[in-house]
Amino acid sequence: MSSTRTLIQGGLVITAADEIHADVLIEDGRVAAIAAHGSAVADSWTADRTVDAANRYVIPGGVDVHTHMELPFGGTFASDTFETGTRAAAWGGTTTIVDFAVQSVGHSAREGLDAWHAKADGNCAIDYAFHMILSDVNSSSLREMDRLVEEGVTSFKLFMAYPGVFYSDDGQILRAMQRSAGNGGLIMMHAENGIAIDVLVEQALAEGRTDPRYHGEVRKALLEAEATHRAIQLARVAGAPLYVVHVSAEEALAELVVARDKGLPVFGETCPQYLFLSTDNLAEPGFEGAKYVCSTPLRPKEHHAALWRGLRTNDLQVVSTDHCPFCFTGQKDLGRGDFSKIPNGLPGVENRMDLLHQAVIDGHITRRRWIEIACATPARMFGLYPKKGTIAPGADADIVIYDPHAEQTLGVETQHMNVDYSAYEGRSVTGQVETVLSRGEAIIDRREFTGRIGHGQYTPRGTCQYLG
Ligand SMILES: NC(=O)NCCC(=O)O
Ligand SMILES: [Zn+2]
Ligand SMILES: [Zn+2]
Repeated sequence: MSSTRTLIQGGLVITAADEIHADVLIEDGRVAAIAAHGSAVADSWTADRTVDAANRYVIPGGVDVHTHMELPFGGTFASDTFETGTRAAAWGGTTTIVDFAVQSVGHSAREGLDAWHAKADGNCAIDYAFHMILSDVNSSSLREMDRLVEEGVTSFKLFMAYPGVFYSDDGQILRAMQRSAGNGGLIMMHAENGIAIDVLVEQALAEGRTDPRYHGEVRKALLEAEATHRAIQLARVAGAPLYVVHVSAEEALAELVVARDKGLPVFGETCPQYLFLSTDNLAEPGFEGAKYVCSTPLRPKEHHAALWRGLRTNDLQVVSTDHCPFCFTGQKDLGRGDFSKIPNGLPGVENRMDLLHQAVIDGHITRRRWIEIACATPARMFGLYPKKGTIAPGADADIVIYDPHAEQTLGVETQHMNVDYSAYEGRSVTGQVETVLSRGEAIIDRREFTGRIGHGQYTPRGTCQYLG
């Protein structure tokens, strides 16, 4: 579709702030105006194309700020390329991803960023941006951070886990936080005590505890909480804000709550797998549990209620996917007989909006909170708002027509992610993406992919705009 004026008529427009039966006029890829459905203003509009959204929701495209397309991990690569992963994201109602470029040990951040641009450039179906994983914090990469912030890579992930691969020690973490306090960057922390975890891994393997479920047992909730506490104190010393990624444990969330109650600029995300899956999945018979190996790990289902509460109270602000798929056959397989060799990560970029809509139906969150945690706040947190994450005059026309009544069953047969299993196989959810516009162009049209690889544009970001 290349019309310059599109009218979305008669839907319930939901943003983080409002719900209103309204028509949305799109001109040249941006939202031009919104007016109450049936009003004289809306009725006066003409367009090249009209989309009937009666009995549908009209919501901003999802903003997924945690994906790993083609991530090298454990001797293999995440199985979604930017092409397959962004197409799947579109199917799931996500119109922007922020993926992680990787600085590897012995190399500059610039080399990592250039490599990620080369992977993504011309290959994306939706708009994209980058964070930077710093695996080698030294005087030179600290200086590079300033330049990266200026050019729109405004957030840096550090790892307290994975010694010898991505790991930074406390001194490196403190220095990077001090640098970000000065340049406006946001430190994103993978908070797990990786040194202690490696001791427990070694002991488990020596005792013959090699099955996937031991991945969850050695990566203890207390070691997530301890690292979260330490990261918060280091950020306080540095005078820097902090965003803790993939929070999975109630004990880790409690550390965020304490910090936020003190008024500290400490933020947290969780992911659908920590809300819908559990250690029961890791303990599935045979080697099936490998499908659910990710870090932080899945927790006993008793943790779910605390995470939902955190999302309601705004102690957790964002739900992203940490999409990092590895095929069961040929990739997860690498860890048969040794859980520590199972590549870490789950597929999910296509499932997030639907699972969170199901959470609305189940009463965990409201409709507006759904949009807030999946669209608006991620965009604000990472300097993309209001271009992304809302429906308002001037915003990019990244809009999803969502059928809240459609019934669907998630599974490998119907998904579009490039992976040979679904972490949500057989799960019934109510609600489905019907049509998706990216900058005004229909990329999913009544459940047909009408997008184009190469349509997705690199989107440099501003600094964190989130104050809550
Ligand atoms: N989360 C995970 O298991 N894999 C991706 C890398 C990371 O986010 O730590
Ligand atoms: Zn991580
Ligand atoms: Zn991740």
